Amino acid sequence: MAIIHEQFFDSKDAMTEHLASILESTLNSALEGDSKASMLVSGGSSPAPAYKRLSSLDLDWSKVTVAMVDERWVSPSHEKSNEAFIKNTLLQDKASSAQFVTMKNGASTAVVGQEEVEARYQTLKTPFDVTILGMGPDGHTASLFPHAEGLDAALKTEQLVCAINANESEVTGSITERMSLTLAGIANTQHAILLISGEEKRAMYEQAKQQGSELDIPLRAVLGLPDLKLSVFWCP
Ligand SMILES: O=C(O)[C@H](O)[C@@H](O)[C@H](O)[C@H](O)COP(=O)(O)O
Repeated sequence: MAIIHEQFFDSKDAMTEHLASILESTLNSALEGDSKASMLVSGGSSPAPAYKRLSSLDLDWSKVTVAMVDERWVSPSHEKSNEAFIKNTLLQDKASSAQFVTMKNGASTAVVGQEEVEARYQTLKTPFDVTILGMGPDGHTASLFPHAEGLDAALKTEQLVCAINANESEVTGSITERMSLTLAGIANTQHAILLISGEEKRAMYEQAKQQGSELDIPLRAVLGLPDLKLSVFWCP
């Protein structure tokens, strides 16, 4: 089992405040002890305000590498691109000098592009200093979607990234082709932070803590990672 520390906040603002301060202290101490820091980031509405706050933080961003937890296989100019989202939120102001390692490349499909993305990710400082995860009401985290094509491989491989083709649903929308950190990639972090908002996702999180299939609820696989230091932050 992961070493889970749950914190429930009264509001999104309170969660943002706490997240921003944890990320600030994590990056500062990583840069004190080492010459570089690595932070793996997800898209989604939950972390966006903390990313914005972090962007004005006075630290040596040139020594920080920001990399994606997952990506839709769309052009970086697409409105649903997580890369664009991170550029527009986190990588502004002072944080614009951070190194940015993205997942989308020029390959025609995520499956074709996977090897090159894996090679990029192998150059990152590991274990990552911090990995920010979101989750969906279907129990997905990163792009590990229930019963997706590629999910089984993503849960078993030792590689850091894997191509995923999700089953289309209200949660995925029409863009089902993704690149994602694998379970091993998520495990390879000093500290993972899972952000959950709303009652529906809270109920799914509670369900994920019960025994059952990881293919039905991929978040279960993350909660089951031995010794993963996982903070779970929830707000209404
Ligand atoms: O890739 C996707 O389909 C979504 O971006 C998704 O993974 C999102 O990150 C989570 O559902 C958390 O979303 P919130 O941060 O908005 O709760």
